[in-house]
Amino acid sequence: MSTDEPLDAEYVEKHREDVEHPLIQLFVRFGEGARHWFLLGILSSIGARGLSLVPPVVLGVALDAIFRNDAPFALPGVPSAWLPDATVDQFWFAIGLMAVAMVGQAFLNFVRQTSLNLFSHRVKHEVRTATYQRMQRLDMEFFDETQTGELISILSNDTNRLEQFLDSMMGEAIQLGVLMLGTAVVLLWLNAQLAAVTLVVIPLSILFTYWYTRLAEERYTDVRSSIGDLNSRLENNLNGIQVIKASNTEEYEDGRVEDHSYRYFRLDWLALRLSFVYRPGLQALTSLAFIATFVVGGVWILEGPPGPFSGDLSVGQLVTFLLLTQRMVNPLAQMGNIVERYEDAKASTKRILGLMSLPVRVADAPDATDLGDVDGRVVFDGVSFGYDDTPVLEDVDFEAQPGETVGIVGPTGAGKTTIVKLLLRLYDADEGAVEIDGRDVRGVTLASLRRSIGYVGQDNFLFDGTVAENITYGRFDATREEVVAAAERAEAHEFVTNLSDGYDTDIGERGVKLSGGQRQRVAIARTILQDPEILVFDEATSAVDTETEMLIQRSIDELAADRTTFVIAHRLSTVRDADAILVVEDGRIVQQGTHEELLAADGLYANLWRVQAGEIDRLPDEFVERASARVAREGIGSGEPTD
Ligand SMILES: Nc1ncnc2c1ncn2[C@@H]1O[C@H](COP(=O)(O)OP(=O)(O)OP(=O)(O)O)[C@@H](O)[C@H]1O
Repeated sequence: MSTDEPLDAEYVEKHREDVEHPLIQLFVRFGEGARHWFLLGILSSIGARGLSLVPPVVLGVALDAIFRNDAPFALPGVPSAWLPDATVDQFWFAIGLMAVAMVGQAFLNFVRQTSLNLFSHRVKHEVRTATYQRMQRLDMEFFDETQTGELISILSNDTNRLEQFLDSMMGEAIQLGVLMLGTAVVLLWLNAQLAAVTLVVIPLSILFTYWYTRLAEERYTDVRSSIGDLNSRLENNLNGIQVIKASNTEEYEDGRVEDHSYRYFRLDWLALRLSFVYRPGLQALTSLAFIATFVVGGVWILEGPPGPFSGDLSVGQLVTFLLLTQRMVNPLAQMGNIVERYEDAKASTKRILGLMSLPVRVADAPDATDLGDVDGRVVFDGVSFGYDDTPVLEDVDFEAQPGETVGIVGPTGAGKTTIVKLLLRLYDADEGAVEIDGRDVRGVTLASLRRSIGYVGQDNFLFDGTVAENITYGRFDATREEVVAAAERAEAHEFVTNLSDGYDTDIGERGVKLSGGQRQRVAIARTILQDPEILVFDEATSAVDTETEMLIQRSIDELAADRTTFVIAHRLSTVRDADAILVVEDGRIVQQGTHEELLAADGLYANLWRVQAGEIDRLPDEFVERASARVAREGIGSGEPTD
């Protein structure tokens, strides 16, 4: 981590802000397979709005030509030879034209909605799956730093928001554009002077909207992040519900959730308040344009052209003006909605694309090759590592020969699990190299590396599903016989057959319907089925009773016989027979050797052994002092709840 910036929240935020033209990028990357739907949607939007202009124009012309007889029957863009001469025919022609335009508009609206919805749902699906696929491959460091709620919010809320914008608001935006343009053309064609009065509303609305957008963007960004925080809090609490109940901290958690919810409410309210001014403001502007047009047009017809105006204005023209102005009110008031949704969609897309463009540092090198058949020689060569700037491992050196069992012991927080995380390449060493069969783990493909290592931890995650599904996880082609054989070797078969549906029993979310020891045995069975060449047991038997531990130990010993095996244990008796034992303290290997050698050396191991064997009551002072210094440094057990 020393050479690269840490992948923390600040880095992610900065990265997100750097995303340029988010919506255009989104179209280019995800719209490809559905571009024809998009195009059809846009064309039918334009067509529908264009047709909506026909009835007011035809009505105005019909009023003057048919009912008042003070103008010829002429329609913009239609040759007069095509129009009927007789007044009655003109009347029916006008009605027919309006009817065709209205039906055509309804049909095109149907086409618009269907095609834009198809487009947006498809984009949503592609964005969501691509985001998940990318997220899954991001570095562990990213997951250490990012709250799950925040990630869920990106996968669900942000993609939904995007879809809403794409399927409705984008169509509305296009229609609004066509309406403005079409109305402007018709009004200018009818009477350019009066059109200047009516159309002044358009630049005013755009200015007003620009002002609103600038303010709203900032506020909506805050709203989004507060939703992420709230989701994270809820997610954390629901996961920790047992601890909350057991620690009697319901009220404390009520308060924390209330604080987050209140922050969201306040920020959302601030953003909403702005829209309360904006929307009525736009409505007032369009109403003003309507009244101004009516006043100027009315006076013009009654008393001749007022003030600077000149020329004629007919009743039919004024009716068309008023109808078209009135028709602009609602769509213009929608402009706020469109802008809001646009800002929302932009912020959401930035979050999505920001996440997708995060660098993956722990990934296959361009020239990475398959690890192939593994003998199991593991070497740590001068390895140093820290999750952030604090060093956790320093200059770790050891070698494990094929088939050997290596115990790793040492106080809590010493760095034992970190050693195996580097072996699995969940993180990369800052200095030195981790090698398997003489090959640096950074030079082989992650898939082949992780396939060759089986890891059983202290608290293994089981998926919602049946026992059998959990055992075959990662080896989906395994037969029932193989599953049963693996469970037998993991000492799990007996308890599984006693469950209500045997191997088909549903074990609940995270396997909550099983006991800790049962979950552990299912996890071991899963590893046995995968048959990896290198095994890691990280406190694998700490959750089971002594009897089960002996049984599991027997199967571990059998499995370990011909594979390189690492066993991390606090109970030293577990690793007593190991070929080598590494004693880790404060990120360094302070002793290594066999059980007998370490006893003879009379260091930390020998003293820990004597305490555990009951030969002495407590560790000698020098070890106790070191341990309390460590506890003080790390704040272990301080009991302070962290936010
Ligand atoms: N993801 C992480 N991000 C930051 N620090 C971490 C992370 N995981 C572990 N640490 C820190 O690294 C140090 C070593 O942790 P590690 O889990 O390797 O210890 P351990 O020896 O396995 O402890 P235990 O016996 O309690 O399992 C600890 O100080 C721990 O707080």
